[in-house]
Amino acid sequence: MSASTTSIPVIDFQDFDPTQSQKLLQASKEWGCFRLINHSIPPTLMAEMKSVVRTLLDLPVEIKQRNKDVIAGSGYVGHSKANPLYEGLGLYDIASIDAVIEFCSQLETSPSQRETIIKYSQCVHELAMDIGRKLCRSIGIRINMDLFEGWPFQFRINKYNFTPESIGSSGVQIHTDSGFLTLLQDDDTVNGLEVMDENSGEFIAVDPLPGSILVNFGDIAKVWSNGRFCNVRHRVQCKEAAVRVSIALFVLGPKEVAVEAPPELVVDSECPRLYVPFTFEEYRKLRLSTGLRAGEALALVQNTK
Ligand SMILES: O=C(O)CCC(=O)C(=O)O
Ligand SMILES: [Fe+2]
Repeated sequence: MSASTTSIPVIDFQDFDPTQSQKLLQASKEWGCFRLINHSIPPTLMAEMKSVVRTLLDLPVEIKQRNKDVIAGSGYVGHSKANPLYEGLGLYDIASIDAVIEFCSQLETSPSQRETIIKYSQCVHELAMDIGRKLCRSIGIRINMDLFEGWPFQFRINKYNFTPESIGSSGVQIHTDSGFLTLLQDDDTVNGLEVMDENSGEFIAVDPLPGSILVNFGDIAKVWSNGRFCNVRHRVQCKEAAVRVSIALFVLGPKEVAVEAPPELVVDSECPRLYVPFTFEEYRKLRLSTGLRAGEALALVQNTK
């Protein structure tokens, strides 16, 4: 199939029946990404949030710089040599209301902007938890708490200053996300995101679908699923001269305990444990220190026994 006719799977959360559950599993394995439609974030809230985010990204740089890092790269990221078109603001953990309020004070938001940010962060957090529950149910794992309970939920708002001169150049280089999964509210009209089809090795354009949420699996999902889920490689390319804005929530990994596939996903003879247990913090630092950003760092935590 040619790149132009291939598109990523679409999962409907309104009628999440066994057929959708199978589709979810298949998309997680084959693509490591899918679009969610009829999810629980109200369209009006998505639109309000997009408008708030645009205003924040347009603030003077002196104010944006008050958005400090909690972990490397979690706060303001300005234009750089490596990514001259990109700029972003962020927050390490939206699961903490205090951290969300601190983010709002750093950027001097109005009370109504703050209300939108708080509401959006609660809704997107709940949606992520629901995806975790549905994934567990679909793959046949029974746990007595939410899969992502207590994990940090990193939040990032991205702006790409695409101009006529930058068409054809890179907005964000090829990478995988380091955590378990990412929920992305991408731009409603400006395209640029591409994901790799692991079968053909080709990049596939992910065209905007207003109102939907894009879900990407990262390296931790591959480890937790004992190699079943695909950690999708993706990038952002400048394809048109317009500002592109996206809102990302990264569900990272457990805070203190090691990331390990549950016993149901490890079958000694057919599917032995592929990775040694490690904490997300260790893995994050490994990616940073090696500069291996497209999933290659997983080779360094493989179980060789
Ligand atoms: O802006 C986008 O569409 C994707 C950004 C991305 O891949 C990331 O922040 O990890
Ligand atoms: Fe990404």
